[in-house]
Amino acid sequence: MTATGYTVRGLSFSYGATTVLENLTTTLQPGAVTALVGANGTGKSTLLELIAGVRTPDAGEITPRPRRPALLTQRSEHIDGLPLTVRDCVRIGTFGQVPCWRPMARRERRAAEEMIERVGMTPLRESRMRDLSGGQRQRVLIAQTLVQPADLYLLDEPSTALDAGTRELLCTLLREHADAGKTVVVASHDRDEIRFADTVIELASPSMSR
Ligand SMILES: Nc1ncnc2c1ncn2[C@@H]1O[C@H](COP(=O)(O)OP(=O)(O)OP(=O)(O)O)[C@@H](O)[C@H]1O
Repeated sequence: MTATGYTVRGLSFSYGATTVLENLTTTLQPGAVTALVGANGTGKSTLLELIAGVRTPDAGEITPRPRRPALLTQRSEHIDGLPLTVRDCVRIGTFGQVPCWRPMARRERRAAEEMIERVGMTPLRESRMRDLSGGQRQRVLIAQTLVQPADLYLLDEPSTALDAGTRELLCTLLREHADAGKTVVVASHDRDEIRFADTVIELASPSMSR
């Protein structure tokens, strides 16, 4: 675990001719929930992907380099093409700890079942992901993300499709992870979630910030 969190230094990224991030410097504190805010297209998802190592910056760096961060992306339609149940999907979140050829240990199975219970999906644990409602599906993906034994959690608009009660539960779960010393970063448009965060980082489009 990093006691000092992560430093983003001089980060720049473009998709071809479209510059999205330009010389961004900020810190991500451990033990805190950081909200990434900004209008549509200001680069919140891109920044999360850069931090996660899914994309490579054109310039700048994130230190220390995150090891196995847990990332909840906005786009997850690919899951619907797989014959996965709710239980399978959440269990996948525990796979990073063990080689894929080793059977799951009781501890990992229990962690998955507990997280399924926390998000209220136990009655539907044998259901196929493709058969769930949008909010139920999002609960499972949140569970899959938060069950991961990471020290950095990156969530892209996690409250999408959630009802009010589940949004509150999400805040509780994020707080628990932060209180356990984890670094939690959430891209959000949700006012309650932003109010709940300890730190807010606002992104503006490079052309606006010049
Ligand atoms: N794969 C891609 N190829 C080209 N351009 C992209 C790609 N992904 C995103 N962009 C562009 O990069 C910019 C930032 O996109 P990004 O999804 O990071 O913004 P965002 O702040 O997360 O937006 P939103 O609030 O709508 O989710 C946008 O102008 C978008 O059109």
